[in-house]
Amino acid sequence: MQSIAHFTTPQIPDITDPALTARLQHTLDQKTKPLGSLGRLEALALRLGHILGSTAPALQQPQMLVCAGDHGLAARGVSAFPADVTGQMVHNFLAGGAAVSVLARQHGLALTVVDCGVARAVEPPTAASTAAAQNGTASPPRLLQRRVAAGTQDASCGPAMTPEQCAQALANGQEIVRGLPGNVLLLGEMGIGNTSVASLLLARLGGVDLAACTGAGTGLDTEGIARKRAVLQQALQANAQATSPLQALAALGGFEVATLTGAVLQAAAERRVIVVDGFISSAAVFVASRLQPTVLQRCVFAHRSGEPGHSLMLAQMQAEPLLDWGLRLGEGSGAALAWPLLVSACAILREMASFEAAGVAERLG
Ligand SMILES: O=C(O)c1ccc[n+]([C@@H]2O[C@H](COP(=O)([O-])O)[C@@H](O)[C@H]2O)c1
Ligand SMILES: Cc1cc2nc[nH]c2cc1C
Repeated sequence: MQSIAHFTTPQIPDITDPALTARLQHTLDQKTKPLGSLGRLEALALRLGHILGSTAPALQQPQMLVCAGDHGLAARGVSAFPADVTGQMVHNFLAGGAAVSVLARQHGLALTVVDCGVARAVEPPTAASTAAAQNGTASPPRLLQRRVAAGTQDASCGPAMTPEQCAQALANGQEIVRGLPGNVLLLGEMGIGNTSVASLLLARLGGVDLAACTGAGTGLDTEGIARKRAVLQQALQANAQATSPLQALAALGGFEVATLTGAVLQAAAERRVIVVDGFISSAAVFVASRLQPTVLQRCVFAHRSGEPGHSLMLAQMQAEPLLDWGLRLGEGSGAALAWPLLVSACAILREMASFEAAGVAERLG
């Protein structure tokens, strides 16, 4: 079992269950429709039934977890936006004005925003701004402070985190999920510079050429992308010894990504459905899957990001995302957008009538 400092990877059981798969397939095939006619919605229903261990799965109290952190690398000009935007967007999440705030509110997803290490500590919102963000819905966004430090070190000069900091962030993610209700975790993140982190983790752990892993992020032009590639090449060289998943996470990662990796491991251990957003959330799952491949049995990949490295990362995990809409925002916005598809897949299993119950004649022959 891999470990770093005081963190040891938990065991994630294999949930392969051919008898359950057969029962789920039979249940779907008995519904009043030609075989397979609900297409990929049926594959999604199978997966959700499998994760939740039921032919009548119910998604309960879905939790959107948005982890935020700042990156030393951002000072090297790897993003189109200034690093201050990380903290400013966290305030926007809490005030109810960000895309993920709107979509979480629309779909009744509880929103927890975590300051994992934003440069300037995020102040808890006032009662008045909380009420405004609530906008008539049951629960306002919630801030958790699980700061490891005020941002990571510049990975182009050496490790972004110490092993102890990485272990702390992983443990924070586990502890956060232990405290959340429900059986679904949706992943989101915020961190200026964190497409660089995802690209570096893909290059190092996936053995993919760095140039192919690196894209425009928040909107770099061609010259900016060339600069970003050169900086990321330095980061790989400065951390050449960091080859195992946890060493790579510590050397090349970020506090929000490491916290999400811990959250994914915990959610998988509890057999929650994990709804993965874009390139950076996928990077957290990618690291977790290199520690415990069985994590992937619990994941639903919401969408294919417009960031080119994401397709390469999905291929490494043999993941086929639900949507391909050219989203490249992060925050959990794609996971929230895909959420109604999961709700529909479970409703089909639970509520659709069988041929027998509805008195509909079955297929000839
Ligand atoms: O999730 C994605 O696919 C994605 C793709 C591009 C950008 N982002 C978001 O943009 C930020 C990182 O972009 P950058 O250019 O600063 O590395 C970070 O806050 C992410 O949430 C997210
Ligand atoms: C404005 C803005 C919003 C974001 N949301 C997630 N990442 C982001 C990056 C920027 C720059």
